[in-house]
Amino acid sequence: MEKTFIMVKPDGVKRQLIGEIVSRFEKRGFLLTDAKMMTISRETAENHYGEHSDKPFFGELVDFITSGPVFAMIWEGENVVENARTMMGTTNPKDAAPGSIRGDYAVNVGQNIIHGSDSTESAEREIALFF
Ligand SMILES: Nc1ncnc2c1ncn2[C@@H]1O[C@H](COP(=O)(O)OP(=O)(O)OP(=O)(O)O)[C@@H](O)[C@H]1O
Repeated sequence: MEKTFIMVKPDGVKRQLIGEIVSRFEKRGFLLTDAKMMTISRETAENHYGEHSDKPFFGELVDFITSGPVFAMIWEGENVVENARTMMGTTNPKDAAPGSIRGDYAVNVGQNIIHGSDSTESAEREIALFF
């Protein structure tokens, strides 16, 4: 069965949105197979966001994701990678549809509540990195 890596980012944890996010995925019919609260090292953050290392916001991105605990999860189900991305909404919350997680709870692109793998290959890489 397909798996994806989902992470509630430090802003989502501080705003006490873990339960809301877990609930949405459960109600959609996906299965939570592993989860943990953790603080990410700079090394793991730089590895996770490696594709953005040449972007002007890279330093800010690493500072933010290591700034407090995150809630890392593995979810399983049919087409879970693509479905999770739809449930999350667009990267920039200003364009995210109401009803999506970012569309309902986030306001800025730097602090957008949640991460989800963008392909089955990324999911495999990210699950190995975090679990
Ligand atoms: N212009 C920007 N300024 C600040 N942060 C940004 C910007 N663009 C992207 N980011 C941050 O980098 C993260 C990774 O960007 P990416 O394009 O991979 O989006 P994503 O796949 O939707 O997000 P994520 O990987 O967190 O799920 C975004 O979630 C966002 O927090």
